Amino acid sequence: MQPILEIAGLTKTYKGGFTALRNVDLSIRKGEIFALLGPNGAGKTTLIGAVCGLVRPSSGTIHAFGEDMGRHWRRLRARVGLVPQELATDMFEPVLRSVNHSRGLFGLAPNPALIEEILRALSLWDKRDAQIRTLSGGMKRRVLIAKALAHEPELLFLDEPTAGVDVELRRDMWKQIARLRERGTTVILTTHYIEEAEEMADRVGIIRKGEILMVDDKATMMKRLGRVEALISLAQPLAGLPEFLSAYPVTLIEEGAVLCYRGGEGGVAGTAEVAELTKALTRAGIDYTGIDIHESSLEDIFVNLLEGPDGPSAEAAA
Ligand SMILES: Nc1ncnc2c1ncn2[C@@H]1O[C@H](COP(=O)(O)OP(=O)(O)OP(=O)(O)O)[C@@H](O)[C@H]1O
Repeated sequence: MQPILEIAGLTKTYKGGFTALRNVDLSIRKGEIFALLGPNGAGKTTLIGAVCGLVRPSSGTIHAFGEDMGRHWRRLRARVGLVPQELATDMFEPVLRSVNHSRGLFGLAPNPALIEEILRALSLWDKRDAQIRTLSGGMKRRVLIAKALAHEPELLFLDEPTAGVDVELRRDMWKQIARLRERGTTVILTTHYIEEAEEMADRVGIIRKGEILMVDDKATMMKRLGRVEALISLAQPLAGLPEFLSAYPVTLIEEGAVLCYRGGEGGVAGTAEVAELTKALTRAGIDYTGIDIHESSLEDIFVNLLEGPDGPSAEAAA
């Protein structure tokens, strides 16, 4: 099947000489949720900007819906939606007017029923007459989504949709995004959160310093990159690792006072293994006083991937 978006050889060098994207090739399938993962400054926003016309590429081509965006710009851009990180304008506008305006920008006839449906789905209908600046941060994000959906895009970009929002709203947003996919919208989201990619994405691309390091389906990527670290504080220090623990990826640290687990094929499997490990400890009569568990952040993963003593280098992984 023809990809809905095909980026080839895309490079962006900003005025002043900084190269934010280097020869990026990326192919997005119709109907998928694609997560672009990368640390701060990796080039995610620049990439989105290039597709949405906010950034002029230095070289390369972008085809959307099978046509060259450079040639059929206006027509193709109307089929693409963008949820930016922050709202730059419209702060004094009431929600409803602002969202209607977003639809009008693409030359579409007003569709009050559709706009009402979008606002209701995002729990914004009750706030439709409120000025945007009076809304909470989470509500403002919902307005950004409503504005991007107002012209019924087939391809939707979400730039860090859940950065800085609380867990509840994050889960809510994930549901909204899943609903969009059910309707056939293709979604490309950027994120720092591996958990977000894990929850949402069909495929994941990793970008670092303007280069795509790898693109893979989620399951494969999580298997390759996901790690859980658990620090289990022992009631009594151990002189050495007991035999029954040799099956687990654990080491003793802090003079035997802490059992450190690092492993898991993907975050979920790792968490389950830690649970199993604690049961094994209990069965062996080894008491512990606390567990500090966390899934590796993308940042950790990059450090491991690129600089870790035994991790593959970025080049080897690409
Ligand atoms: N207009 C600009 N002029 C010069 N450099 C820029 C410009 N916009 C972005 N950059 C630089 O390009 C690099 C990539 O920025 P970009 O915003 O695309 O990264 P990002 O992956 O979206 O990061 P974040 O997660 O922090 O939003 C950064 O080093 C940034 O400083």
